[in-house]
Amino acid sequence: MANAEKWVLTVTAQTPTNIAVIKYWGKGDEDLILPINDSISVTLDPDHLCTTTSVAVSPAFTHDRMWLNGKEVSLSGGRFQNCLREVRSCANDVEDEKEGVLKSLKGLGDLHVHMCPTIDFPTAAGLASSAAGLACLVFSLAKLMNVKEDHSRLSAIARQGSGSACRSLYGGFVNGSFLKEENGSDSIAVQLADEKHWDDLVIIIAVVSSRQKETSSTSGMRETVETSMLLQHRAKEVVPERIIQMEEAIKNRDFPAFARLTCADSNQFHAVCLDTLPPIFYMNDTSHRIISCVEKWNCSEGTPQVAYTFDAGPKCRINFTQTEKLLPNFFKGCSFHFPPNSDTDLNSYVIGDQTILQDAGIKDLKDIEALSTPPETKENLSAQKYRGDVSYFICTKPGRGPAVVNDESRSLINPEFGLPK
Ligand SMILES: Nc1ncnc2c1ncn2[C@@H]1O[C@H](COP(=O)(O)OP(=O)(O)OP(=O)(O)O)[C@@H](O)[C@H]1O
Ligand SMILES: C[C@@](O)(CCOP(=O)(O)OP(=O)(O)O)CC(=O)O
Repeated sequence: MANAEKWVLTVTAQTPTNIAVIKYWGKGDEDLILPINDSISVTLDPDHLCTTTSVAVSPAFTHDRMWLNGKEVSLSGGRFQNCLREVRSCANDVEDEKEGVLKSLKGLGDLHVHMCPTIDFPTAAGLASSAAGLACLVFSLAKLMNVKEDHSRLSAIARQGSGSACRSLYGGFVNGSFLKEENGSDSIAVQLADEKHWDDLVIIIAVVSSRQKETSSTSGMRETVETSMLLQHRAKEVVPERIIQMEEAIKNRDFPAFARLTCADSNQFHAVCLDTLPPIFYMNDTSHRIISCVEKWNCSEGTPQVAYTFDAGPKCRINFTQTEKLLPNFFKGCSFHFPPNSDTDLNSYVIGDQTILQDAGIKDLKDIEALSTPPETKENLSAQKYRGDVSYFICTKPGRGPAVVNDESRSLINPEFGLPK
């Protein structure tokens, strides 16, 4: 092979995950992944939770290959193929000034790609890894192939990998909009506000211990579409109005309205899961106890200070606005009811932004054991402790969208051979 044909071009990118505050649940078209209703999400700070993907293209590669977390996986799935085909169709040539070579990528001809996605957060947390993962794959491939189209086009491609992935193309607050045109060309994500818009919003993820095997979102929502009448009512009558109200709440940084809508939508999502035949149970006893704690807290404060939301599993995302400086007390309440097992150290009990520990005056595990009963529980809730039921908390905030990683030492692909390092 001539030297000019030996080149390997690589790109590494990082993409955040997101949490839906108005849920997407149900597809109108399974192949194109067209959601039956709009959804709204908050993108999480990639410094705390993100996926990193390195991709490479070279005339030397013989076929498309992917190594997920270092292990080679099959690319036969329609979702990966659809994303690859769509990104390829937007490819442009790359002029490498340093090497003086024109890397002919347009249409990609016989060129193949190698992809190395990794998830940078504990997979045991079961946090929408497909959302960040598929968005990162599409974003990094688009950068590799010198795609000129904007993020809205990339969001429509990522949606064909996973419905929730379209929202991870943007930072801040994002609407993942549903099908209006028959071919789904208008089913794209739109940024409502960037991450700086509401920078005192705190997000705490309670990773609930669970041994239960969960129904995947893909098969769960298919069964709901086939069997739940409540879902039709939700998609047609409830969500459109809620989307308008949620956009207004975000625009005005109106936390009580944001909290009311977030909790109501999470509850309705789990209600449609229960309305599915056979019913799907994503929450467990710990999830229900967290809801109870949040409701008691909000009731004792007189106005919603905390919002909860649960996706397709028992772990909880708690949203909190710091304006009232109530966060440390709320966190003390959480640690009182859900203290860690004795073999856990503080650094693995709270990850992400650990300043919450200092603010709550917690320096070591003894401080958690010494916490007194939270005032809002004294009246009518038992002061019972559920040790180990929350494995750990992740404390984070709204964050930015995808970004290219320029530091070559962080690439997951060997630049000479285009194989995983
Ligand atoms: N970083 C990634 N890059 C590429 N594909 C990924 C990545 N992470 C996950 N996936 C793909 O998404 C699939 C679903 O992953 P996982 O079950 O962890 O996602 P999830 O979003 O938590 O679940 P669900 O889709 O049920 O909500 C995996 O089987 C894998 O094919
Ligand atoms: C409950 C949810 O998290 C469902 C996410 O579903 P996925 O995007 O994982 O499903 P597929 O489109 O089949 O890949 C709600 C949401 O994120 O909007």
